[in-house]
Amino acid sequence: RNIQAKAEDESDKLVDPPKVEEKLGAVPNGLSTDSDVAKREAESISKRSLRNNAEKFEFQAEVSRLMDIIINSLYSNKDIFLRELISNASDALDKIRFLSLTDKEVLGEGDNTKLEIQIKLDKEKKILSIRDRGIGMTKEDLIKNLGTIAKSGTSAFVEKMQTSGDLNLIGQFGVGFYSVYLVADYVEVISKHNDDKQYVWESKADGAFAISEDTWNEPLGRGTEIRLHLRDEAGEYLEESKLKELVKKYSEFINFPIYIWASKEVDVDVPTDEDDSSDEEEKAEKEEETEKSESESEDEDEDSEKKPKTKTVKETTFEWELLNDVKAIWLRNPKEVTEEEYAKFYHSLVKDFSDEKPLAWSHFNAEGDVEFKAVLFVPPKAPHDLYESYYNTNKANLKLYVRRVFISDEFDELLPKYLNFLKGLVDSDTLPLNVSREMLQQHSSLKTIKKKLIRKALDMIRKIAEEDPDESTGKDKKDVEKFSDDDDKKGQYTKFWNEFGKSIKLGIIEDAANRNRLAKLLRFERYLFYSLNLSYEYFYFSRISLPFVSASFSHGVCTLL
Ligand SMILES: Nc1ncnc2c1ncn2[C@@H]1O[C@H](COP(=O)(O)OP(=O)(O)OP(=O)(O)O)[C@@H](O)[C@H]1O
Repeated sequence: RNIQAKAEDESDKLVDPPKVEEKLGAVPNGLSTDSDVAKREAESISKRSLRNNAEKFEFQAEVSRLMDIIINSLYSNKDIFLRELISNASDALDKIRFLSLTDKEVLGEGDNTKLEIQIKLDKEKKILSIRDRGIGMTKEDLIKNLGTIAKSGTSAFVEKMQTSGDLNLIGQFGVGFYSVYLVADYVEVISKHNDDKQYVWESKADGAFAISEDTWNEPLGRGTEIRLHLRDEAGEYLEESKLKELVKKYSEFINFPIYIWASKEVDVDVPTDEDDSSDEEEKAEKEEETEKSESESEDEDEDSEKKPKTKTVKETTFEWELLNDVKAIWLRNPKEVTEEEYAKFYHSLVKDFSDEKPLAWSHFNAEGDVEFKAVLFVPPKAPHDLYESYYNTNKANLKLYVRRVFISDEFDELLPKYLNFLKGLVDSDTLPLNVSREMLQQHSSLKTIKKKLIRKALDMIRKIAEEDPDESTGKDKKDVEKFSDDDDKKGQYTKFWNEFGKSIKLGIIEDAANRNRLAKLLRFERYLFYSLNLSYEYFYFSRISLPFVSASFSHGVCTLL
């Protein structure tokens, strides 16, 4: 209700401010030549007519700053916009599929039931469109989500951009949509939600956006189409081959089919036009044929007269071509998945497309009373806000699926807080599908899942140390030899410890059941910890009053942290 109220506040203030009208049609900053400017001004006149009756809004200040940075960015890897749009489309499809678990009607009929993503190009008009049949956005969603309510990540990302300039991180800050302005100077978002009419959101990233009820485009049925009017210098995104390459590279693990409207050259037989025989070559051919036919029998002559003459020509046809294999990686046998595939899967899961591989991963099937599949990853770096309000916010980093259907990425009951630096997913065969979050929280198998996940997670971390040659002591000479060639693993545990050591220490305080396992993961302060533990046991066995023991123990741990 808060968010809604805020949206209403914003929109009340911002509808039709006069200066916004002046800005419409303005040329985005950073475009170079005079002829460019003139051309764009001319274009904007036709686009302005589309906006005549539209409601105008100003972007929230932080969003505007973010867009300025993007549009003026010299960042060379502009490819990232496509994976952000595909990822948003996939999220929207997940949402409608989830709703359909309890209400089949939401999917509608015919093509609307197809949960897919489509990419289309219009080379002449220089438009690239990405369409999904996901949940769509109501008018209010469009206003809130695309401009007036800045997400918490917006200012963090703006700050980060000022120091690092690495736009690749945009998806991790929850502002991926705006990366469209790396390649487009005018963007339309056409959207249809089951609860509202079809609307068009449009903006030239000049501080304002406009929304109108869509009465001119083809009805979408349900879902969203993003139309990018590409900048002149972004012409490469009108090449099918480029888009296919990008989908393969970044969106391989999207769990919905991605199609491209692809052209294909086919050979077609068409009747030859008899009157077309004026040129010399064809005349010569004809003469040859006549000579031939004179020497052939009369029967053959009759046959050839009956057959219509045809020639083979190349024709361009279009069809939807599937670009990805939708078999989920976690359903495959872990032995058949390559290291590179795990690394790529990790990158698409966490929207981190840097070159750094995860420090470790664990892919397993739990069998027995509670069946589930899981893939866990230790990221190469701690996120910027890992310990921000550690006790007050519920952060979930595991995605929960039930029988291949995405349920939630906000379900924080799967791992304890101190392990919330891990990324990954759990796909349960035991949890029921048609249930609310509250019922899931109380489900009896959840405890078992959590217990197994913790064990597997701690094993995975222990293995980082075991495989790290730097961790071997004099006693493990054989191991040192075994790993001495393995440069990849060298120093990995120190790296882990530097990034996530604090989480292990918090685990020592919070997770009594696994304290011994966690103690083996401690570094540097290990001996201090042992002495604390010893003193704890000493106090305990000498039956000194318990409150005193726990107070002195917590004091000791606090000092240690
Ligand atoms: N194709 C779409 N269908 C429905 N809603 C969408 C679509 N694209 C964007 N949105 C809405 O706009 C919001 C903003 O998108 P943006 O990419 O900036 O961030 P995000 O997707 O929330 O972040 P993250 O990538 O971390 O999930 C989304 O949260 C979603 O509500």
